[in-house]
Amino acid sequence: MSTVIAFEDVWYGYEKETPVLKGVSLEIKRGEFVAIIGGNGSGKTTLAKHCNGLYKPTKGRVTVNDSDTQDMSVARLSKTVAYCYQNPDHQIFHQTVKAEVSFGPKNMGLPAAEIEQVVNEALEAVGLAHIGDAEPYFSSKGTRQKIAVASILAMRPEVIVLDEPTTGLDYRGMQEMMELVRRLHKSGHTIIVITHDMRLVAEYAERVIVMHRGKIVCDGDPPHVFTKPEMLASAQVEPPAIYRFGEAAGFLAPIPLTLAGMQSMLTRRD
Ligand SMILES: Nc1ncnc2c1ncn2[C@@H]1O[C@H](COP(=O)(O)OP(=O)(O)OP(=O)(O)O)[C@@H](O)[C@H]1O
Repeated sequence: MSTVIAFEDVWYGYEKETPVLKGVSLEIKRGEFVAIIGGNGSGKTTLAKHCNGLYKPTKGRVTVNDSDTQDMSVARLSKTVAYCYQNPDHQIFHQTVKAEVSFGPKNMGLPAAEIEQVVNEALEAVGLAHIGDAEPYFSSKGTRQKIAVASILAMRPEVIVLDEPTTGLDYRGMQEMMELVRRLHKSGHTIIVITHDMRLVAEYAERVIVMHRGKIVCDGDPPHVFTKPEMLASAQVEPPAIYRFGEAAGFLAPIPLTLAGMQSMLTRRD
């Protein structure tokens, strides 16, 4: 798999003397589904905002498709890497859903017929084709979150960064959002999700990056990451229930969150 985003010894601080990212090196491969986890204030959002140039490193460099983000505008980078804010209301400011979703492609200077096409496709993808003329502010949080996702989809980015996409959603809204993200991944997008929801990480992510105090302290697939209780505790991360259950039951090997994994757990005698 080729690399789409690379961090090379990236340092970043909001204030000069207090770095928030401390030498982060990382490669995101095309087509990956990556979750970034870690305690509050560990630097997840700061790292994610480097992916599309919202922040530029104080030291080190970030490249997107081999181009240094330092030399590129956010507008240009957004065509490749879209960032979906934790609070959809930070992103929504038009009177109708269609106007909202059209904003990005209009800014990109697409012709009217193409705008119509990409907007319809994006609304279709998130299941909101029927509410194009509705006012976003009167929609539920889950729907506003989907409108925000549609808005970035309409720009046809390669990589989608979702900052806490399920926060504030009820169980159904959460499932719908993650199924949508899964569909986007299956359709070829590279996905980076920042979340505190470990069940979602265990269920959906292929790769998990654990942040602690501005550094990456673990990077691997969910079974690799979630069977390191000491590392997780020091990073203030509680593993998903299925891994805690496995540990309590004395399993040495990781138990993936699959029906087969659960069956083997329940039937195992030794
Ligand atoms: N705009 C800002 N100005 C100054 N400091 C900031 C700013 N944004 C974040 N910080 C600080 O940078 C550190 C990392 O914040 P960041 O939001 O990246 O962490 P996080 O892991 O995403 O946290 P959370 O899970 O709580 O969202 C924190 O100490 C935070 O207080």
